[in-house]
Amino acid sequence: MLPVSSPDTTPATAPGDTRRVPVLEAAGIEKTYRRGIWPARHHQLVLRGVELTLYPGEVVGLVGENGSGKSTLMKILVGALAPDAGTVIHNGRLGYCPQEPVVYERLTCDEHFELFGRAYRLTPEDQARSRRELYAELGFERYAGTRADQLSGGTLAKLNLGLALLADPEVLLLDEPYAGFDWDTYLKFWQLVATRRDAGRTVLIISHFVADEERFDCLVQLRDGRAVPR
Ligand SMILES: Nc1ncnc2c1ncn2[C@@H]1O[C@H](COP(=O)(O)OP(=O)(O)OP(=O)(O)O)[C@@H](O)[C@H]1O
Repeated sequence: MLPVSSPDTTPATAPGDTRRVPVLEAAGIEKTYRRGIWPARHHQLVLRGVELTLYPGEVVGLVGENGSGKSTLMKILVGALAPDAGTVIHNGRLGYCPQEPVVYERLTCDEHFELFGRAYRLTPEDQARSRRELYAELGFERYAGTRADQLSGGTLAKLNLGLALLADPEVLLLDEPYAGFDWDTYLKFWQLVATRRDAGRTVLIISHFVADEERFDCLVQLRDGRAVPR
């Protein structure tokens, strides 16, 4: 998955204006999947008018039953999937960690960071510094020279997350990022999220763990195709 970035689309806040400016606004998002061919064509309405606004410095949990449309919504937010209706406006760079790691089997971790660093237009120095920090934060430096097809599931998940974080995006969208993490890495993950939040970054996380709920500033639930606060 190539990184998603865009120029700022929201006007800057005027000096002295203390109103919170959203970093991402989704309005009226609708999505129906269409499968099969006539006469066995099947339509599945998944999203029926989702409204979602994210502000700087908040960590938001996106929850809902299996199949409620969380991954679909996240793909639409990052521009990986086109909605049938609705708009997404974001102010700053997005980092996306998909549920299934999308990596190049024959490239090492270092080579992935170099490739993504170029796609993000980072200088080689910034890319190397950010990579070093991510190896340390997530604890996988010893796999720097290992090819992706030889990594364990958990280390692959670290690489997947690291690539989303490489350019220090204003908005980080994570689709069940810690499913394969051991306990120590799980705690490191939440430390990393806290550091980003303190720096004013926004993090949207799809989560299934009730135990995580207290870690979020707010929870948004997808129910019957709409986003409702919880
Ligand atoms: N590419 C696709 N084509 C057809 N149907 C799809 C496609 N992707 C998802 N769906 C269907 O849309 C519904 C929502 O899927 P989605 O993966 O967005 O849900 P989710 O809330 O993320 O689920 P989970 O909690 O199980 O990960 C499901 O019924 C799924 O089968």
